[in-house]
Amino acid sequence: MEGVDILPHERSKTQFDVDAMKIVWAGSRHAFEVSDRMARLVASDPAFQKDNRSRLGRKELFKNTLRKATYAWKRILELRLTEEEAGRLRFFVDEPAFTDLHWGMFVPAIKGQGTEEQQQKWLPLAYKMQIIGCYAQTELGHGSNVQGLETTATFDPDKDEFVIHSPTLTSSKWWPGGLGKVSTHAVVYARLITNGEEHGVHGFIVQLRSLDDHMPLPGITIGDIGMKFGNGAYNTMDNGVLTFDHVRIPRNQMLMRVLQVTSEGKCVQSNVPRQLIYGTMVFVRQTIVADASSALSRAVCIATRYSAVRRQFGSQDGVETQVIDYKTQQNRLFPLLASAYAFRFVGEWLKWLYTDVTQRLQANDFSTLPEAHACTAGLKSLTTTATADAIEECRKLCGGHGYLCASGLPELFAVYVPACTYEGDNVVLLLQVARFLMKTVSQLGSGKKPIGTTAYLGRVQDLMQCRCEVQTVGIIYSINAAEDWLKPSVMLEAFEARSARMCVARAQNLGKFANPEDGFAELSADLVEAAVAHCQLIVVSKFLDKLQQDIPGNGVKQQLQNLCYIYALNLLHKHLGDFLSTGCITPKQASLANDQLRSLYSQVRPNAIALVDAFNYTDHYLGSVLGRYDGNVYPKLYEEAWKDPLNDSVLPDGYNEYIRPLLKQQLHNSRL
Ligand SMILES: CC/C=C\C/C=C\C/C=C\C/C=C\C/C=C\CCCC(=O)SCCNC(=O)CCNC(=O)[C@H](O)C(C)(C)COP(=O)(O)OP(=O)(O)OC[C@H]1O[C@@H](n2cnc3c(N)ncnc32)[C@H](O)[C@@H]1OP(=O)(O)O
Ligand SMILES: Cc1cc2nc3c(=O)[nH]c(=O)nc-3n(C[C@H](O)[C@H](O)[C@H](O)COP(=O)(O)OP(=O)(O)OC[C@H]3O[C@@H](n4cnc5c(N)ncnc54)[C@H](O)[C@@H]3O)c2cc1C
Repeated sequence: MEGVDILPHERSKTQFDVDAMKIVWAGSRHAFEVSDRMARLVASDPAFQKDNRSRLGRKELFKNTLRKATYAWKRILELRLTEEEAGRLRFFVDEPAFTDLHWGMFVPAIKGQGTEEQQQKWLPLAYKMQIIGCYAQTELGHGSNVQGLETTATFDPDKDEFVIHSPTLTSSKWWPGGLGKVSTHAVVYARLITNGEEHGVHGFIVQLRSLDDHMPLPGITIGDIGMKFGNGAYNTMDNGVLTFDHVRIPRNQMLMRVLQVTSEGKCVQSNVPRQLIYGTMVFVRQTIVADASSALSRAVCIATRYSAVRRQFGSQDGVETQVIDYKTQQNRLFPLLASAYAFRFVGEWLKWLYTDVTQRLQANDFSTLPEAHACTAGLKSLTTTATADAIEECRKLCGGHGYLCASGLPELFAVYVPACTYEGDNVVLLLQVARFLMKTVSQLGSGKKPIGTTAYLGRVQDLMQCRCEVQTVGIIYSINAAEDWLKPSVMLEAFEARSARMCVARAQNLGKFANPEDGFAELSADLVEAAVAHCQLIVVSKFLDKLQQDIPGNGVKQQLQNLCYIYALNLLHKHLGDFLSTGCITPKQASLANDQLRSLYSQVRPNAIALVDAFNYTDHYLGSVLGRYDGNVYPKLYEEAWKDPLNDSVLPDGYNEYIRPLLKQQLHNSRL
């Protein structure tokens, strides 16, 4: 069978309604229609062509991004796109740009931390892009430790101004995207000092460049921090360095929703908790979780289509085997496909949680903020780590051709992998989750009932008294055959018991230390494992919740069920040590889980291509010869190779200089 015949043949085997699944994936019919329209708009416009990025030098690459980002803005205005449509359009343009930080962090920071008056002044300018902003928090010396930032904002009551200053080299702002060459303004995070007293880190709106000639304003030094990992990749972004030499800004440019500074320099705390200063990070972490499923599904789409097209080794009748039919390939690929769906649904739920906490904050209810922080931090960490690893696994699943830029995977990896670091290093974020869990466990004894994602800890209070013998867990009686693993309550109980037992065991170990902070530091590696177990439980439980909903479309729910159990059983297999050592399951039940997993792979196999088609990605967005919708891989790969600049001429530059003298010299030597 020719390459172009394989994928249609695969599609003919589908056992579910792909169009209905497209709507489930998008979240709603409306979201699907918007996304579909924007994807086609971008794919059909030559201005958004992106297949030459890996061949461009830094300056060309950056200018190209400026062109695309400003053209995208022009189209957004011309077509009068809604905020949702504009967001999707930028998503499909698929090129990191200063606009991400302007819309994704600068605007949300003003919205979340600015007073009504400040929002009225700054937001209209930002919405029209009459000013362009970035988020300048991280410094050369400190990123994770926000309280350790060194930039100062000292109030001068005589002039009613703050003086923003970089006292040391390590206080230079370092990393903010859009800062290096584009932004006219920034929300700068600095230590507030009034009347000689420190009041912690706060955000300040600072103008950086002239709106007339774009030159840095007096006292401000700015530049780009240099090339980053990968050729094209994130080098479209001008991550920048910024120092201040006693730069003055009016008092009303401190974002004052949390704390007000009066003209006398008095600090007045509002009823809003201090942590709201970190609110922009909570918002962005939530969007990063939703984005993880996009990046992961893209890599999985490429690897799945290519695995169906690629044949390796013969079978009895002489037709070589599609590599997707190897159980080892399925065991590596299908859990990633399942994770893409799992992250999609947990991302949807997290968006709901974020919206809920935002509404509560507006009504002065701050009770769910710690949980929102723990969930966004933990899920950001879990999903980005898994996605970065998965993109690399997809490259390997595509064999040698995966290493070619034409596969789209090297660039995707290079663009994606910093997500494990930005918006909070993934280990640092898991430690935040661990703190939250340890606090929750320590309060169990006092009768405080945990709610939301930690409610399960309340249900296993027995564990606090160490009454955690294997027999107390119902799973032990419920699983006697492989199919028993397909019961939602059993799966949930297994993940809850594992996480609860890990949390309680860590809490008990912490209790052995005289100083809890010393204990936390000493046990931090174990604590991170408990945090991972808790986050995995959230993902599994939200996927199971999704299955409880009414899901229209022939066979759609069945496919989602298969994927949900593949996600959960694969985790169980990978973390078997946790499940066995906490006594949640027996070795025999673990073996049954594996049998069930293999059976699910067989059920997914005929639907694999349709399950990635349901992502509805255009070839433009995928940017991969291996992942083409038509499966016409080999002719296109061959064609692509000839586009490389090295093939512009038969003899390479340097032939006369290096190759010819070398060969002549060898000829001369052999004659000797
Ligand atoms: C139309 C729309 C168009 C488009 C775009 C849309 C979206 C795109 C979005 C964005 C663009 C996307 C990608 C761009 C790419 C990159 C962007 C990257 C940007 C950045 O990286 S910005 C810098 C991010 N920096 C960090 O994340 C730093 C990490 N560190 C921290 O967060 C914290 O300091 C800490 C969590 C490690 C805390 O450290 P600490 O122990 O010192 O804590 P504190 O003493 O300060 O506070 C302790 C107390 O507070 C609680 N806490 C901490 N953080 C939070 C929070 N965020 N919210 C609520 N509560 C918080 C903590 O739990 C403690 O509580 P306790 O009760 O006292 O225990
Ligand atoms: C592509 C990119 C874009 C970015 N964009 C922006 C931006 O727009 N604006 C902005 O302000 N910042 C931005 N950043 C900065 C980013 O937010 C920080 O780099 C990030 O928060 C990590 O902080 P760090 O660099 O200080 O890492 P570090 O904290 O120095 O981490 C180094 C190592 O130390 C470990 N570590 C640190 N603290 C602890 C601890 N307490 N316990 C155990 N281990 C620990 C970490 O796990 C890591 O392994 C960007 C970064 C990147 C890579």
